[in-house]
Parts: sequence; structure tokens; C-alpha cells
Amino acid sequence: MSKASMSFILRLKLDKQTASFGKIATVISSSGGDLVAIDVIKENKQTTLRDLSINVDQKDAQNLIINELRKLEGISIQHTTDRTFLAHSGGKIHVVPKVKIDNRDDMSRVYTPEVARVCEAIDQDVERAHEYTIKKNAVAVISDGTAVLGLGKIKPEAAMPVMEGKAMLFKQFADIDAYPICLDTQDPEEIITIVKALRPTFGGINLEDIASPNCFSIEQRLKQELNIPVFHDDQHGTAIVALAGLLNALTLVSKPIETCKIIVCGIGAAGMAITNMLLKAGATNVIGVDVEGALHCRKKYERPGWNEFANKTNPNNEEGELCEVIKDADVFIGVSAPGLLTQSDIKQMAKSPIVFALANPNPEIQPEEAKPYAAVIATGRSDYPNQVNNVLCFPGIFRGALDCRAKEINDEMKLAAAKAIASTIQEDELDAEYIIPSVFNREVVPSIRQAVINAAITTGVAQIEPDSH
Ligand SMILES: NC(=O)C1=CN([C@@H]2O[C@H](COP(=O)(O)OP(=O)(O)OC[C@H]3O[C@@H](n4cnc5c(N)ncnc54)[C@H](O)[C@@H]3O)[C@@H](O)[C@H]2O)C=CC1
Ligand SMILES: CC(=O)C(=O)O
Ligand SMILES: [Mg+2]
Repeated sequence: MSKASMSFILRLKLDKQTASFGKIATVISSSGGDLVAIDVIKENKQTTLRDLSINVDQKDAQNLIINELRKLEGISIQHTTDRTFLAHSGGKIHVVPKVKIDNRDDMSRVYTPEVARVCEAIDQDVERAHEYTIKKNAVAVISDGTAVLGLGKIKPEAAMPVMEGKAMLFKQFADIDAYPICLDTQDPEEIITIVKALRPTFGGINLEDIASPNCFSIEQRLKQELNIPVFHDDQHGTAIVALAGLLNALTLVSKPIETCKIIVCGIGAAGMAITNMLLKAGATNVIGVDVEGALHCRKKYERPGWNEFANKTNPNNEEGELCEVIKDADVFIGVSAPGLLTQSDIKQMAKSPIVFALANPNPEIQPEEAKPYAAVIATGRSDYPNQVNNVLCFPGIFRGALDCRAKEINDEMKLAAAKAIASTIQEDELDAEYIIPSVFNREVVPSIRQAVINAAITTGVAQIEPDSH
């Protein structure tokens, strides 16, 4: 299994008499680098200027390569460029006009004076905003920077690269125009007020990386008070993809979800939503485990939502730590913290155990450790098989919701999305290392879109039936 790599470009000036390219290549590979490309920038009789693209597994290797190269004769390092930072230079997205403005006539059509006629038409019938503005295809990606990836709370400015990345994914996979918006407030009431005020411009709201428990109340209020889809990606996107993977994993080990004992570790934003999806999909024996051990209804909890959670889960009122309640479990789903699950925990599980260790970036157990004992393993990472990541869901679910002008994204639509993702892998293709399709599988978005539209129509939240339906 490969490890995620970083890449950088090294510009070297080489003295043709004394520098040896063979030595350079050897230094790079023996210092942990992978030389992937060489570009000649400038040549003259004495010197050659070259850009070397190098992949490394860790930052230390980059420093080591540079230090070792400095020791070689005839080499001068001009500069290094981190390709990841280079890709972020000036931000990752921009606005492109759909109509050309070459002369005054064009300008008077797209702007004043003629634009006023369009404004008046919309003012008379606000529904026309869907026809004559970006609203029809626009999603706001909103964060307060309080739970960014596995980084926790960071400055809202620092969350922008993630939100810009989400916007890119919306566009690339579902042709949705998404707008990254990071807010300089962490006050739920203020966030609700700001997001509500954005309603005229957007067809949907994707809440991103907002910490629990605020994410629950913010989403709930916005869902009640707005008539456009509001979706907290870290809760529902994760839950939908986790369920999709689990449905396929259960098919593989021939177990019905209804009779499985499922441990969900980490009852925060993702764990709550995953549990709700599991129950909706027919699971009857889900046990939530958090820092206080297994949640059960004989105890009263301070944390918002935990008493309600305990009432609808753990039917046998099992008590104890993870290592106790995991006995005979068929499934472990971790959305908690690194290293919480041990090999001996997995050994206690039922036959053909399924382990989803989804904490990012470091899972509850390393796949290499789980592999000898687990029948199926999934993580949140892109460098291992079976990546459970919400990017498989949010482009398709919003494509479906926008196309049928859904007033909301309800549980039926989420369940339909999970089943659609799962069904992009045929039963005879299923494998312990292939329970989740790749995000680059072109069937995923159209399949989610159609399933979501069908569910929206059936549940009465679709406002139009799209042509292609
Ligand atoms: N793979 C994916 O697509 C996604 C993965 N995640 C990952 O899941 C994890 C949780 O994310 P969120 O739910 O957003 O965070 P959260 O902060 O809302 O929830 C985490 C929960 O884990 C619990 N926890 C922490 N240490 C624990 C321990 N030692 N034992 C039991 N419970 C413990 C916390 O008390 C909390 O309830 C993070 O690592 C995040 O990166 C989250 C969303 C998507
Ligand atoms: C994948 C994602 O949305 C997260 O880790 O926050
Ligand atoms: Mg997120």
C-alpha cells in the first residue's frame, strides 16, 4: 500500500564539466525521493539549468535531498518550489463570464440599461431568479473554520483553501458553481442570520467543517427557516458514503444489516449522522461509544443529543468501554480519534468483521494492523483502498437537489443516494478492497442525481421534474 506523497520542484544550475546527473539521481533516490520529471530550462556551453520534479513521502526527505545535493560538485540550487503551494497561488478558482462583452451594445445588454428589464421581471415574479440568475446552479460552501478536516479550529482565512477545494470538486464532478464563504464569526445565531440573508443568491447551502454541537443547531434552524436545500456535508455526506460502503461490505460477507451488531465510535457530528443513517437503513443494534464508554439509556448525559441518541440505540443496554462492548460486533465504524482500536478488539468481534476506521488523517487502527483479522477495511484516506470520503456524495446529491428544485434534502433522498453509490459496483465486482467506487467513476454522479430526484418527487419536496427525468 502506497503512502501519500508531497512533491516539489528543484531548479538546479549544473556545471557541465563537473556535475554528474547520475550522482544527482542516486542522491535523490537514496534520500527517499522519487524523480518524476526533468525539464531543461536553459542551456549554454558551460552550464545547464534544469527543473527536477521530485515526489517525497515526508517533508524531512525534501530537506535531506537538498542538503545532500549541496554536497555534490558543480551543482548550485537556484530555488525550490512546493507544487502544492504553487497550485494554490492566487486561489484555486475564478469567475468566468458566459457572455462576451466586446462593445457598448453588448455592455448595455448584460449591464445597464437593459439589465434593468430583467431586474424588473424578477421583481414581479421572484421565481424567475431561477431562470435569469446564477441561483439555479449556485451553492454556497459555508464554514466558520471550527472543525477543518482533522485540523480542528483554525482561522476562517485558513479554512479557505479547503472550501475552494470543495468548490472545485462541485464543478469538476457535477458542473455546479460553488462559492467558498468563510465567516468571521463562530456564533451560531450570527451564522444563521448571515446564511439566511444569502438566500436570494443561492440554490443550496453546503455547510462545511463546522464543529459539533453547533453544527446540529445551525443546520436544523436553517433547514426550518430556508426553502432551499441545506446540507451539513461532514454529517450527512460522510454518513451516506459510510452506509454505501457498509451495504456493499455486508453483501460481501453475506450478513443482513438488520441483525448486525454495529459499534459507532465517536458520537460527534459524523457519528450521530452515521447512526441515523444506519437506523434508517434497517439496523436494529447500533451501539454508540464515546469518551464515557458505551452510551445507554440508563444514564443521563450533558452533551446535546446524547440522551436522545441513547434512547434509540443500544437495545440491550450494553455498558462498558470499547474493548468490552466490541465483543461479537459485526461492524466497527470509527469517527473519533487515532489508534483507539486494537488487534485484540478485532479478534473479539464476530466472524468476518468489518472495520471502518474513518478518523482523518490517522485512523482508529492502521489498515496494516487490522488486515490479518478484518474481512473488510475502509479508511477516510486516499492512499488506501476503500476510501470513505464525502466527495463521493456531495456533488451528486446537490446536482439532483438543484435539478428538481428540491425544497430540502430529506432522509429518503440521503438513503437513495447511499444505495445509488453502493449499486455502482456490481455484485460480481465486489471485493474486500473494492466496496466503494472511485470518485472518478463517471457513473457515480448521474446515478446519485437520478436516485435523489426520484426520492424528492416521491416525498413531495421536488418543485419541478427535470426534462431528462
Ligand atoms: N472519512 C470522512 O469522510 C470523514 C472523517 N471524519 C473524521 O472523523 C473524526 C470525527 O469527526 P467529527 O464527527 O466531525 O468530529 P466531532 O468532534 O464532532 O466528533 C468526534 C467525537 O469523537 C469522540 N472521541 C474523541 N476521542 C475519543 C475516544 N478516545 N474514545 C471515544 N470517543 C472519542 C469525541 O468525544 C467526539 O464526540 C475526525 O477524525 C474526522 O477527520 C469526519 C468527517 C468525514
Ligand atoms: C472530508 C471532509 O469533509 C473532512 O474531512 O472534513
Ligand atoms: Mg469537511
